[in-house]
Amino acid sequence: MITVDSLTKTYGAFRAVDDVTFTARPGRVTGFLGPNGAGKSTSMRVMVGLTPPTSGSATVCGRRFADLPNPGREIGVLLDASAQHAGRTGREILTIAQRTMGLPKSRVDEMIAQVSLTPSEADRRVRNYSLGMRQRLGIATALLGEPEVLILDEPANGLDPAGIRWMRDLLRGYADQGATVLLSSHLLHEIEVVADDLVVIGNGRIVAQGTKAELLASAGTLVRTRDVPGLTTALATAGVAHAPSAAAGGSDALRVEADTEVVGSIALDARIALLELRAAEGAGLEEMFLELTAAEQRETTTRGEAA
Ligand SMILES: Nc1ncnc2c1ncn2[C@@H]1O[C@H](COP(=O)(O)OP(=O)(O)OP(=O)(O)O)[C@@H](O)[C@H]1O
Repeated sequence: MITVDSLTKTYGAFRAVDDVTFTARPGRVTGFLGPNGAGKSTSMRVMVGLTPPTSGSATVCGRRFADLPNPGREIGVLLDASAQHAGRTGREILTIAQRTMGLPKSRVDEMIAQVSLTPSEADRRVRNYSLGMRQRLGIATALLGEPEVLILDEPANGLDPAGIRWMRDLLRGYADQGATVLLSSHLLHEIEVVADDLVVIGNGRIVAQGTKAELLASAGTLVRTRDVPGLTTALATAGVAHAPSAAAGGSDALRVEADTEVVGSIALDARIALLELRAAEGAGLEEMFLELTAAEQRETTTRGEAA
C-alpha cells in the first residue's frame, strides 16, 4: 500500500506538486496519469526519498522510504532508466543490486531471463544499450528483490509494441499476486489498458481519481449536431454542463454531463436534429486528458458554465 497524504512540493514560488492525496492499494495496478510537467516524477521522487516534500507525506505500508532497512526488498523502483552507470554491463548492475540486497546469486540470471535480455546483451555495457534495453534492465533491477510494492515512472518509454505488451502482462501478473503497482504515464491509452485505478494529475493537482470503471462510467454523453450553437443554448437553458468534444474530433461534437435520454429529450424539445447520440465511455477520460494537455482547449471549454 502506498499512501500519499496532502503532499506539496514547491520550488521557490512554483508548486510542482500541490496538496496531492491518494492511495495505491495491494492487488491493483494504479495508473498515475498526467501531461508533461504535471508533477508525476516529483511525487514519485518524494515517495522513494529522493526529494524532500515541502509538506505532507508519502509512505509505503505506513513507513517512509528512508526508514526501510532493506528498501529494495520492499519497494521496486524504476524512475529513470537512463540513469544507470553507463560503463557497467547489465549483469554487473544486477549483481551489485543482488549483493546489496543480500539475495542469492541465481536471481541475476533469473531476472535477465525474465526481462528477455539475451546473455550477450546482459554482458554489454549499458552505454551501448537501446532505451528499450535500459528499460528492461531497470525493470529487472526493480523486480530483483521480489518487492511487494512497485513504483515505476514511465516504464513503457522506449519499448516496442511487443515490449509494451510484455510489460503490461508482467505488471498485471505482479498485481494479481497481491503486489501494489504504481506506474506513471503521460499516455492515456497506455495506462487505460492495464490500470485498475487511476489518479489523474494536472498542474500539480489531482483532477480525478477512482477506479477505471467509475471514471469511465461518469463520462456522460457524446452528441453530434449541425446546430451546435442551438444545442449549446438548449443545454445551458436546461442547466446541463457540456463542452466541445476534442476527443471525438470535428467541431460538431459536444460531450454532455447527462445520460443519452436527457440529452435526446432536450434536443427534441428544441427541435434540433442530431447526427449522433451515444454514451461517451472512454471519450470522457480522453476529453479530460486533452483539456489538461492543451492550454487553448482549457480556455475555450464551456464545461461547467451551465452547471
Ligand atoms: N528541481 C526542480 N527545480 C525546479 N522545478 C522543478 C524541479 N523538478 C521539477 N520541477 C518542475 O516541476 C514540474 C513537475 O515536473 P515533473 O518532472 O514532476 O513532471 P512529470 O509529470 O513527471 O512530467 P513528464 O511526463 O514530462 O515526465 C515541472 O514544471 C518541472 O519543471
